[in-house]
Amino acid sequence: MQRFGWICFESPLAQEHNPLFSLLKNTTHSLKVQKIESESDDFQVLSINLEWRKGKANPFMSSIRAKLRTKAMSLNIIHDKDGLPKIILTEPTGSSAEVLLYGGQVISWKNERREELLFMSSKAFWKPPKAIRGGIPVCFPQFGNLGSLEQHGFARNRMWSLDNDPSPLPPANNQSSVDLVLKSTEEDLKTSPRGFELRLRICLSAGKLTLIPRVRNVDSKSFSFTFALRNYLSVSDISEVRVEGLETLDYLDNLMRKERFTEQADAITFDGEMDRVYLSTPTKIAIIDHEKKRTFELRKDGMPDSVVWNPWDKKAKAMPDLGDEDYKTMLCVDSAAIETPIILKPFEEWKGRQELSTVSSSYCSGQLDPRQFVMLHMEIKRIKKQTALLYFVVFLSFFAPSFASHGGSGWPGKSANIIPRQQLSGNKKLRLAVPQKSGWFSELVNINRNLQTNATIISGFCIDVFRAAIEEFDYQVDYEFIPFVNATGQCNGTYTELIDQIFFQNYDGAVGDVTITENRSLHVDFTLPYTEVGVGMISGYQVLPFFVSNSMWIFLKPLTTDLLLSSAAFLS
Ligand SMILES: O=P(O)(O)OC[C@H]1O[C@H](O)[C@H](O)[C@@H](O)[C@@H]1O
Repeated sequence: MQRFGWICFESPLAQEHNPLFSLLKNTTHSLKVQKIESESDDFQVLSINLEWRKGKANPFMSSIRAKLRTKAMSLNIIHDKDGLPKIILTEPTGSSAEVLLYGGQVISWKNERREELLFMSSKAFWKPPKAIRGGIPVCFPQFGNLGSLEQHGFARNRMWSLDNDPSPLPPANNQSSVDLVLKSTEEDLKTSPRGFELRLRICLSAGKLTLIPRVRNVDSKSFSFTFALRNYLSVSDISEVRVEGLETLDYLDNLMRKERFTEQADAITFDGEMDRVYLSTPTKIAIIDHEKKRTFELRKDGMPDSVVWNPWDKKAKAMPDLGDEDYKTMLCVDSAAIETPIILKPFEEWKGRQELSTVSSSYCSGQLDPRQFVMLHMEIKRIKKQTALLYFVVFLSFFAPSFASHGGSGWPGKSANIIPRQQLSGNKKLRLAVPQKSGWFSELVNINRNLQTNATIISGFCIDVFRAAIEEFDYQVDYEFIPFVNATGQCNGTYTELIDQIFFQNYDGAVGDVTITENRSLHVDFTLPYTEVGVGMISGYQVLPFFVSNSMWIFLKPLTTDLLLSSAAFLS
């Protein structure tokens, strides 16, 4: 059992009423444990020889009994049913993680409600030297087949040890973190001819699992490696999952001979096998599980790439350690350093970091996820300005069907640039981009191609509102709707790119459910959201048709008692 602790003296020598105490206070001392007298889960009682020194005077020797108190519960290494040693990490809110010495692999991470957050294959092999399919395997010193070593390197099928000297990290001295180490063997020096030390700190805290990998070159020659923490995330149904943060990035497609492409989708969704190495990814990626109403947030540092992998049905069937249906409930989103291998000079060290946490699904990349909310509307004629502003901002950042047009900056309704009459009338025909929806909220904008007549029909709530608004003008406005689609009929980029196209004057405006964000409104003007002046509110998603609630009072739920009372006061 590993012990960490500090010493509280039982010897009367160390007590303040002892005349020797003041004498000893400013001494230095060295200490040698003679024997462990007794031991319990929380304490060890030790016989200690102490040598006290003060200046140049002769040392003062003392033999005392000391009680060593473990600062927190000790790390427990237990053997699981397959005989593999594992460490269980726990923390006060009740979440837990299990870490195998084999592979240095996290194999379980449960939240405070004891729900498993990591995927583990129903047919995983639990026998070395096979890798274990699930949890968080460490791919080192090679990712995939990018080298002469076995697939994903050997770290995931080696027995690691507890690292008792994790310097320069402060010692992990509680039961919610563990330091592991894997050192190169003689054998490794033959196949991958460099000496290394791979360390991994795994820390569990409320709602968060942090992994800090470090690699030290202990050789006299440079050492180069690729690396990945492969996160097998547990998801409800892969078809309901969306990954945000990788849009517009370049990726190497492992299913297309590692060819380089640029991501076109607004967010990554899954309807078939995927095996991509996204390059130079942001430090934060969101994996949104709509069905479970859970969002994983992956934050990383020192690992610029991210692999997104799901084998889908055919490959799953061909994999002996993956259940035929398992692909539906897993998704790998890795923190990785692949495109540019890490090169360490002799005795240099590399350090990475990844934090996995879960947040409520209402959150995605800083905006609310429209699929999880129903927007309600309540008219309040007079309300404190501040409160109104607060709700207004919530409303805007949620979802604001809008017309965007170029030429100004500022929040809706505050634009200094009112589109001049001559710009809207005259000879100019406004070119208005209409985004292609990928299945959601097609009630708002819908681009339909009639295959027989080849005509494109553009319809939906936003279009109707736009037409109605234009009819209100007392002069003629010519316009045409232009679908913002690519050659394959899909949306020709993200909504931000659509806004950019307006800014670059490739369109005169856009009509659609473009979310108003601060960033976008720096480039274009937005209309006010299509509501009467009032307060927009959000409430948890109901299993009811869009915009319909089963309770007329549900709109009261997001309001605090205070706000309700003050609203009532202002309304009366
Ligand atoms: O089966 P494993 O060795 O764990 O690898 C799982 C997958 O990892 C990577 O994403 C590779 O590109 C795939 O080709 C491989 O199938």
